[in-house]
Amino acid sequence: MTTFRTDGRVLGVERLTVTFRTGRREVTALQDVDLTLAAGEFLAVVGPSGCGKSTLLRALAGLLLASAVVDRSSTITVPRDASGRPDVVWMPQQNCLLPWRRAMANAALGARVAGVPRAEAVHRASEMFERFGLAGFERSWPHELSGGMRQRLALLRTTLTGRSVLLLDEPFGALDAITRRSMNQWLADLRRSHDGALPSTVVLVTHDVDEAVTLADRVIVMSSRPGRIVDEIVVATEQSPRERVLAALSVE
Ligand SMILES: Nc1ncnc2c1ncn2[C@@H]1O[C@H](COP(=O)(O)OP(=O)(O)OP(=O)(O)O)[C@@H](O)[C@H]1O
Repeated sequence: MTTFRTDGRVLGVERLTVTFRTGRREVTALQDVDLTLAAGEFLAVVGPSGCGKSTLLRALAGLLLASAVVDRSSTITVPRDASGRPDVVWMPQQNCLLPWRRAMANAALGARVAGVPRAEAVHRASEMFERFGLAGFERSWPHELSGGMRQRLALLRTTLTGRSVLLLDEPFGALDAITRRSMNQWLADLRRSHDGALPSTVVLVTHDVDEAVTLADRVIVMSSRPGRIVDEIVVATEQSPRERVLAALSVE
């Protein structure tokens, strides 16, 4: 069941249980997951490979695959915009830039899919190129950009959809460690600026504990399959958030 709430708790799931059925095989990906996000919160989800992080993100985006069976007692709550569409945008692991479109056209596509006319979409994108470290590369093709720049471009395109909740699935997973750290710092600064360049509510799926504690207000740690939440760390109030996340992961 998907419901709509307006009480400041923007999205979440209750008793979410998801099973995949392929032929005779059944895999329970998530079991009884309860999670609620407040407006403006940055949440990171960490856990071992295959614990259901991407499935949880897809459920929040309303994008579960046809082979995913959601248990009847599960509730998924998503915010909706004035026209009733989920006010959520999801950025998949692969950046999905269009190789035949220049950087500017790729970025503007985010606003175009939200119904913004072409000229206005390009205007909005060009205003953001500098904030996203892409100034001077407006006419470059995606293959001419570095890996970090491609991810920033994909993120710019995603944010230009204007949705209020951003779901990020391992956005920096394919980058080398040094680029990843600088991307983390850049994203943390972007968020701290509170100027609307980034949606205020974010869910980040990551394997990287440092990334999680650098960026997030709260980190949830999931167990291996079937995925359940085994710990929850509020970064600002925890003395050693990194160590606490690592400890929760090592129990698994
Ligand atoms: N389309 C599918 N059909 C069958 N099983 C699936 C499907 N998608 C996911 N699963 C199974 O569900 C479980 C959770 O998968 P999911 O991709 O959500 O995990 P994850 O934590 O995001 O993994 P990773 O960190 O490796 O990306 C896995 O065991 C996976 O094999």
